[in-house]
Amino acid sequence: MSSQTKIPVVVNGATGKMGREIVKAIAQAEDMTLVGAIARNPKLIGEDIGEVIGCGPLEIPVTNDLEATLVMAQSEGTAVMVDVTHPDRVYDAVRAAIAYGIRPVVGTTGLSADQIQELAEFADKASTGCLIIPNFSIGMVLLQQAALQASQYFDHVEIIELHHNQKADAPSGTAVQTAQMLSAQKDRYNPAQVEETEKLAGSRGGALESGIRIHSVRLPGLIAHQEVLFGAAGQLYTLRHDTSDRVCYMPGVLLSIRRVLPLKSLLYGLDKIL
Ligand SMILES: NC(=O)C1=CN([C@@H]2O[C@H](COP(=O)(O)OP(=O)(O)OC[C@H]3O[C@@H](n4cnc5c(N)ncnc54)[C@H](OP(=O)(O)O)[C@@H]3O)[C@@H](O)[C@H]2O)C=CC1
Ligand SMILES: O=C(O)C1=N[C@H](C(=O)O)C[C@H](O)C1
Repeated sequence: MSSQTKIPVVVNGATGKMGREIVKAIAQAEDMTLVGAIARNPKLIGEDIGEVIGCGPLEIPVTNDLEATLVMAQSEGTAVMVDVTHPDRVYDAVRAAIAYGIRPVVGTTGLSADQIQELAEFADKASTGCLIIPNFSIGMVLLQQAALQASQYFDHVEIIELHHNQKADAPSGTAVQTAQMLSAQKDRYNPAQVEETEKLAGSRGGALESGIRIHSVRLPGLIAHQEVLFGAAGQLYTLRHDTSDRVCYMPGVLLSIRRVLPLKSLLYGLDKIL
């Protein structure tokens, strides 16, 4: 495929745990070309990528100049920006990308409901596609579908999410999305059985208006894991997803880059583009 027909992609957060994996995946994708890599601290990356794609030593320069990178990407045709940065950074970066006509694929979690709504309105106004994907793995989409099915039969459910201790936001974006999906099925879960007292603040987790509770665990040794536990008299139905390598997210990332191009508005969740 000639470089002119390849999708130009910018990775914001290119030096991070997800960013490095995404840069590698783009380097291996025949229909994509990396045109920009951004992080807070500029440096060279790519030493491991040359070997993977069999082109010898490679050095990709990472800049901290978002604006200049977006301007450059704009000149390359219809471009995509994958954002895997930080909850404090993502909103402004995504707005800037849309303003330059660059299609954002947002993996960064921690955006508030209001921020997502504002970005959706901005993308609509600009007729520019934008994907917000709290979890790029197919396993999580399947878990969520099974959870939706179970919610027809169970009124009691709690979510436990477990992550590495470098994670900035809690609860995880995936847990919030899962709880919101379940809440859309039923107004009220977990009707009170007794009057509860929390002797240690937070020990019952955080509750959505629907009554679904989310518990967050942070430990070294973990990557990303989620359990959805449904309870009823005499039985427990547990759904669990475990990530053992961030490579599991890459098919979803590449699919999102391809699917965001023709969109004219914002979509939320990998299930919307499968
Ligand atoms: N949707 C999904 O499937 C997944 C989503 N995630 C999400 O992706 C995000 C990144 O995760 P992860 O890779 O583990 O994080 P890391 O901390 O490993 O990487 C973050 C990257 O963003 C950059 N960055 C951080 N803060 C800023 C800032 N204020 N301005 C500009 N760049 C910044 C960092 O650059 P520097 O090092 O120079 O500061 C680094 O390149 C998180 O929100 C996480 O929840 C993670 C896994 C899967
Ligand atoms: O920070 C992470 O690692 C992850 N973040 C996403 C989230 O908050 O849901 C996706 C996955 O759980 C990994």
